[in-house]
Amino acid sequence: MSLYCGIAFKRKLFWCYRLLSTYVTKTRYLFELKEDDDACKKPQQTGAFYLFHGLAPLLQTSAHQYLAPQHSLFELERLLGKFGQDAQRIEDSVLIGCSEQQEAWFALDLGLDNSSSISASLPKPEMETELKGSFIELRKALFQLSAKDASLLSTAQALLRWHDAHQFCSRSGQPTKKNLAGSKRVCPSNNIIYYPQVAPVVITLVSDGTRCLLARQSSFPKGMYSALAGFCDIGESVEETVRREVAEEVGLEVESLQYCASQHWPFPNSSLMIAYHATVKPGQTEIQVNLRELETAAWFSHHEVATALKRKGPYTQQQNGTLPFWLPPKLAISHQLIKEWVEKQTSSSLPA
Ligand SMILES: NC(=O)C1=CN([C@@H]2O[C@H](COP(=O)(O)OP(=O)(O)OC[C@H]3O[C@@H](n4cnc5c(N)ncnc54)[C@H](OP(=O)(O)O)[C@@H]3O)[C@@H](O)[C@H]2O)C=CC1
Ligand SMILES: [Mg+2]
Repeated sequence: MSLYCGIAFKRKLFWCYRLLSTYVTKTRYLFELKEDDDACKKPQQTGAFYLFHGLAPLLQTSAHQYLAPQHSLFELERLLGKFGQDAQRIEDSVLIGCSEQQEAWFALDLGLDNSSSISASLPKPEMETELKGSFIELRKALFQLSAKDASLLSTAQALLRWHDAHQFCSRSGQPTKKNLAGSKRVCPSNNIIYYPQVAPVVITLVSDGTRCLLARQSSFPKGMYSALAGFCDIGESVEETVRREVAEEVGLEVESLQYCASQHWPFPNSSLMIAYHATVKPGQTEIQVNLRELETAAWFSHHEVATALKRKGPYTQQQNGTLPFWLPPKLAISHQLIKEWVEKQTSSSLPA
């Protein structure tokens, strides 16, 4: 190795180590805060807070994007004071992450009644005026947030919802108590520990080699198609869920499953979306739509899907009165799955 290469290699190693070390340090720090209430007290004094009202995050508008403002403890105490609330309410907040510099981030819902809190829901319009923002339903705002804010607010909403729904022990009926970070709840009468739950969901893009299968539920926005999705049943492996869901929803058998990626999805509660590519058995392409689950499903050519991926909303009606078919936005894992399929098809059609 030349002297130059040697130095360049060492530099690369140094940066790799630094990257890894920052990540590991941050991970260990968060672990400590989740495990130890005393360790979590100080970051709550110096950290930043994201505010919610009835599970809707506080957002501010900037150009075509939403921004999620952060508030300091001082600002939060002042706000609570103004509405005649005790600062103790801040203990209802949950830890949702931290910066590279270990500034902890918390989320607090000011619109939920909490059994452990001495306070009730605060008035939404007055809070919005005071905070110079609006509490907007996450489903409506998600795709107009940066990737970082979308991920943080999704985590926050899922955790706040879980705490709101698990205030009582399902065995003793007694109120459960949240640890300071909000990573668990304990029933003081029997020490049962409850951890936040995640529902595994598979999402599958089925292909017949040249086309892919996309479907619509009646609840989807007009014109939008996506890959097939479904919750895992108890006792199933992820691969079994893929096969069952495709069979249930469109009456096809799939094989050659290929993992693509995963994503936390806060709706309807807290799901872990696990994305797969799959191909239909040769000769099996006739769709039988299960109308209890789907509005419609159809095969789409590579050209149709590639064109739809490039389409940007808002979508206007075509001459025949219908909307052009469009696909979920970039932040959704279904978009990633469909984009990957289009890219694979494109590269496999190129001359070697
Ligand atoms: N991020 C992304 O790109 C995408 C995400 N998704 C998400 O995937 C999820 C699943 O897709 P979907 O096709 O609706 O699923 P399914 O095909 O499994 O159908 C939903 C049905 O499953 C029932 N169900 C079973 N277990 C659960 C559970 N743990 N939580 C909630 N409902 C359950 C519901 O019954 P009932 O409602 O009657 O109680 C509902 O009728 C949805 O939440 C959707 O938001 C879907 C497509 C793309
Ligand atoms: Mg489904």
